[in-house]
Order: sequence, then structure tokens, then C-alpha cells
Amino acid sequence: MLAFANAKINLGLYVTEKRPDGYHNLETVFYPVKINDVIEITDAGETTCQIKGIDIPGSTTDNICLKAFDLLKNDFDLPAQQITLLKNIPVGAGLGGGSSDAAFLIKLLNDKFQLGLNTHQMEDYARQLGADCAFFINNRPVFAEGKGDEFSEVDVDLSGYKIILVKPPVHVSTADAYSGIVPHRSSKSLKDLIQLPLKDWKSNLKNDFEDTVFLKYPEIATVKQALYHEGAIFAAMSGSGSSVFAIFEDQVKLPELEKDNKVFYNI
Ligand SMILES: C[C@](O)(CO)[C@H](O)COP(=O)(O)OP(=O)(O)OC[C@H]1O[C@@H](n2ccc(N)nc2=O)[C@H](O)[C@@H]1O
Ligand SMILES: Nc1ncnc2c1ncn2[C@@H]1O[C@H](COP(=O)(O)OP(=O)(O)OP(=O)(O)O)[C@@H](O)[C@H]1O
Repeated sequence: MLAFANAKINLGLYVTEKRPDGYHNLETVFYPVKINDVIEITDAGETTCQIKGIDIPGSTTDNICLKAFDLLKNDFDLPAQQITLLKNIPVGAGLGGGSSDAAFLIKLLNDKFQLGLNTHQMEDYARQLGADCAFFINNRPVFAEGKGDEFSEVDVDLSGYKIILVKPPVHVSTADAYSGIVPHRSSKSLKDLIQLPLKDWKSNLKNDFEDTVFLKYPEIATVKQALYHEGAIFAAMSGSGSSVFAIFEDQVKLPELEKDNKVFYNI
């Protein structure tokens, strides 16, 4: 069986306070985008994970897909599986790639072995694997708070626009990015700001990681400026970086940006 695990971007991201458990509370809107990893599971003599496509730093045995499998195996009698992952989502890019793989594997195992888990039960398993993971179970635009895994409805539809994503050749560690942040409560809730017309997002929506990450990696700020120069209605770094997305009215070609970065069109 196969699953196509898409990525996400963050429309606004406010880090509001440090939690006693060392994590941070935040406000963000998760929005799914069409850059997909492909996950295949087949019955096997032992459970292993084989990775193709983009290289993932670290050992294959540390892959989050194996953590997801082991989590469900603790509660269900699952036969060994060969997990094959075709990695297309840039790694360490603020796109939730690993979290998405884990969430889609949970959904795949639920379907293949008819575990009978509903959306909320799968979200509870996903929460144990990462702060970004639970979003990918329902996989629809949503307002998120808490660690990023407490959801409420939001009405955002960008299907009439062209979304471009630019990945500079920079890997940003999420933990490092959070360690550089001074949490603060924003004067207006993102729940209200996100309802503004798209043309007003540039002056109202912010990603709190940009201030510190741009200082350390100015090439990411340069990409954002270039996207606005090319006519983007809204552009921002996604998550803790390093990728930058931009929303355009119409198709664009970005030959200058393609020279130094990986560019994904119309995601
Ligand atoms: C930056 C975002 O991408 C925004 O969507 C997410 O908050 C990151 O989520 P994630 O990559 O799934 O993060 P995890 O793998 O759960 O945590 C990685 C590290 O990031 C920090 N972390 C993560 C999420 C959060 N709400 N507060 C944190 O402080 C912690 O140091 C944690 O050890
Ligand atoms: N299947 C996987 N795909 C990508 N990274 C994985 C995977 N399994 C484990 N990892 C580890 O998780 C780290 C974070 O990867 P990921 O691509 O999720 O970062 P990200 O896109 O910045 O995510 P986020 O937006 O949640 O910060 C990687 O550096 C890698 O070492």
C-alpha cells in the first residue's frame, strides 16, 4: 500500500510563551501544500525502513517512520513491514516533512490492518511523535495553538493563487531556532489576522522565527525580499525555516532564484 505524505507551510507563527516542559506555546495556521513524500509498506520478515530520494541526516534506524510503527505495534499485533520512503520534501526546511511521514504511516497502517482508529485517536498517537505531527492526520488548513497540536477551525483557501516555495541550501535546526526566540503574546490573535484580505497579510502576519533565523542565515532573508520584488502578494519563512513560500496571483518563473536554491512551483 502507498501514501503520499504532503508538506505544510505556516501562515503566521507567533511563539507566545515557554512551557514548563521546555516546549513553547504558539499560534499558527497550518496549510497543506503539494510537495509529497511517498511511503510504501509491504509485509516482510523484519521491520526495516529504506530511504530513496533526498538524503536524511542521521541513521535510518532513527527514522520517525520506525518510531511511528513501533508506537502502534505497542498496542496492536502488527506483522513486520518493509517501509520504503521516497523523500521529496526538503529536510530541515520548516515543512514538517518528517512529521508528515509519520502521520501518513499511522493512517496507512490503520487502513491496511483495519485498526479501527478514528481521526482523534490517530491524532493522539501522532502527538507523541512531534509537535507538527497531529496536523497531518486531518490534513486541512487549521488554527493551531499549544505546542502546535491543539486545533480549531479556520477559513483559509489559497486554491485560487499560485504558491511558490524556495529552499535555500541551508538546514535550520528547529530546536536551535526555538532556543533563539524571546516568546511574547501578540496584540491581535492570528485567528483574527488570518481573516484579513490577502493583500493585508504582508503588513499584519509575522513569523517570529524570522528575526533570529534571518540574522544567522541572511540568505533566507534575501530569498524573501526577492520574492516580494518578483510581485508576491505575501511571502514568509515557513516554520523554523529554511524554506520561504510566496503567494502570487499568476504563474511566475524565477530564473535568478533557481540559480542558488531549489524552487518548487505551484504547490
Ligand atoms: C516550528 C514548527 O515547525 C512550527 O510548525 C513546529 O513547532 C516544529 O515542530 P516539530 O519539528 O514537530 O518539533 P518537534 O520535533 O516536536 O520538537 C523539536 C524541538 O523543537 C522545540 N519545540 C518544538 C515545538 C514547540 N511547540 N516548542 C518547542 O520548543 C523543542 O526544543 C523540541 O525538542
Ligand atoms: N522521515 C523523515 N523525514 C525527514 N526528517 C526526518 C525523518 N525521520 C527523522 N527525521 C529527522 O527529523 C529532522 C527534522 O526533519 P523535518 O524535515 O521534519 O524538519 P522540518 O521540515 O524543519 O520540520 P518542521 O517544520 O516540523 O520543523 C531531520 O533533520 C531528520 O534528522
